[in-house]
Amino acid sequence: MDDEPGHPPHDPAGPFRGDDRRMVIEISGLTKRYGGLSAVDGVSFAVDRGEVFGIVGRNGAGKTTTVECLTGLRAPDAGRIRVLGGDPATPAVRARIGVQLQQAALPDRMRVGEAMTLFATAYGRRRPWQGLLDEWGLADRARAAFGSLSGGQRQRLFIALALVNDPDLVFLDEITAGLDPEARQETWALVRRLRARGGTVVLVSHDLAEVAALCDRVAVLAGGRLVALDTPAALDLESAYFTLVGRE
Ligand SMILES: Nc1ncnc2c1ncn2[C@@H]1O[C@H](COP(=O)(O)OP(=O)(O)OP(=O)(O)O)[C@@H](O)[C@H]1O
Repeated sequence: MDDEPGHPPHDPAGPFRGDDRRMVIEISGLTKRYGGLSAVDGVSFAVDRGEVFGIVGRNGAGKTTTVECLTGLRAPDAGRIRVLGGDPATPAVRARIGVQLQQAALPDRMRVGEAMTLFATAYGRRRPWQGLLDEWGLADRARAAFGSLSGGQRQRLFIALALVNDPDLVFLDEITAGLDPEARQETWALVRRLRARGGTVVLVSHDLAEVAALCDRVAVLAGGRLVALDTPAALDLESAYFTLVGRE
């Protein structure tokens, strides 16, 4: 990856400050309320360039809301967010972010190549998508309908779609939910490949084994609050988790 590809020349939040250049995400006191409910309540953390950063927590913990604020889809009620040195709600920053779709997001009859063209066009095609399909083992599936793909192939397509704009930061949400063990292992290998390419990945998951296997550090959310943040090993994640978030 070259240095700051596509970095906006007139970043509204100003340039990186000194060492912040390696910081891809910086949030401080992030708060988002829905009516009287604090879905995210004063969360602070930073993600470095090249990290695979996990966000775990049970249903309703605030994971999706946090990611929606980080990708500029929701405006926080309080707190400070910097993504890739700027405000994620601005087109210049959003153009540098890749977001993986949820499973039901594509029509069964849409062909793989059509989906890639659609996404590439929406992003102004910063890179030709044929090479991406090749890279993610889907070159011979370009004319296949989405509905005919295996679970592993769908996941590879979702990752390829998330990379169509050559993003500097990728958000992956529940990437192995509903996959069989083989497709799950295959998907884990994809995340490791993203990391090896120098990408920064935020991985939202319910699966502690997955987070422990893939993530450099993990944030544990409970009731909208950050209750732990460390490497999976330092947290002793699997044994600490239920103490931290309580049982269902
Ligand atoms: N659009 C909304 N309007 C009102 N409440 C919402 C909205 N979105 C989320 N919430 C509530 O905010 C809280 C946090 O939800 P969020 O989806 O961020 O959690 P999550 O950790 O991603 O959960 P899940 O694992 O189920 O996706 C929950 O109590 C949820 O019901």
